[in-house]
Amino acid sequence: MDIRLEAIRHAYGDTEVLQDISLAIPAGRIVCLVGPSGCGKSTLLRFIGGLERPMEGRVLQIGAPPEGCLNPLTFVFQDFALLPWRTVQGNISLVLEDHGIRGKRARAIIDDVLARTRLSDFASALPKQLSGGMKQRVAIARALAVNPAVMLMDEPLSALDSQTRELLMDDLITLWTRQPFTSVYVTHNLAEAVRLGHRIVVLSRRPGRICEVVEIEKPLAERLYADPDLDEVQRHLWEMMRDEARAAEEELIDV
Ligand SMILES: Nc1ncnc2c1ncn2[C@@H]1O[C@H](COP(=O)(O)OP(=O)(O)OP(=O)(O)O)[C@@H](O)[C@H]1O
Repeated sequence: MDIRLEAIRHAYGDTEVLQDISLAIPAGRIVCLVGPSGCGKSTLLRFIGGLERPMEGRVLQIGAPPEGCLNPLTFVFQDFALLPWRTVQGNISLVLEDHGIRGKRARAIIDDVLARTRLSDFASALPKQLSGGMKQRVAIARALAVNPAVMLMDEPLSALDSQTRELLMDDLITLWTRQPFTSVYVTHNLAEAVRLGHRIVVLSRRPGRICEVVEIEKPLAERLYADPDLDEVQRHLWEMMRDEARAAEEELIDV
């Protein structure tokens, strides 16, 4: 299933948040949204996920979700959102129970997503026994369990230290390379965007408008840490964002 955004505009009261956002999110691709603080990235993600509606414009779902999809639009949040009293497998089975899936069928799905996220040995652990990186892997496994058409990821790595972030980026690349998924991925971190994004959408400061859409052709599996080609793209993105980020920061200080 592809997603298409058409001429989205939104304001909260007198505050214009997004203007004229038109964008294609093709199936099997990771589309990163980057832009200064407060430019409307999370708001746009909520529109795509159907949690809110824009004042103008529309979000179109084109084509059918993948076979066995239980929830076409599934969020992965920065704070993992795991139930502390449930084990790893218990957290994953919860989303299946919501769809009446139990027993053998649930077991097969849980085993599959635990294997894909390298968590099979931790099925019976409680969240408090896990590091931040592993908690986020559980949250990703839980999202994969519903076989979503699109994973909506809101700064999924930003609560983690830099080494853990690198490890999780490697994990996401392996996961995608074995079985491509579709994602809209919000991040402040340009290094993350160039490692993971097939398409990087740069938004201006609020009201967020699209400044540029950068495509990166290099396959994810070939994007290595400190890759000079990616550094070049990252430099270009930063040059585009620097003035917007500075102006946004000064605007926040003025408030
Ligand atoms: N429900 C709401 N009611 C009123 N204002 C809101 C609401 N949600 C967001 N905003 C405002 O809309 C603007 C965009 O917020 P949003 O969280 O989408 O930006 P962002 O780009 O994700 O920011 P950040 O990078 O800091 O997380 C901000 O000024 C925010 O205060």
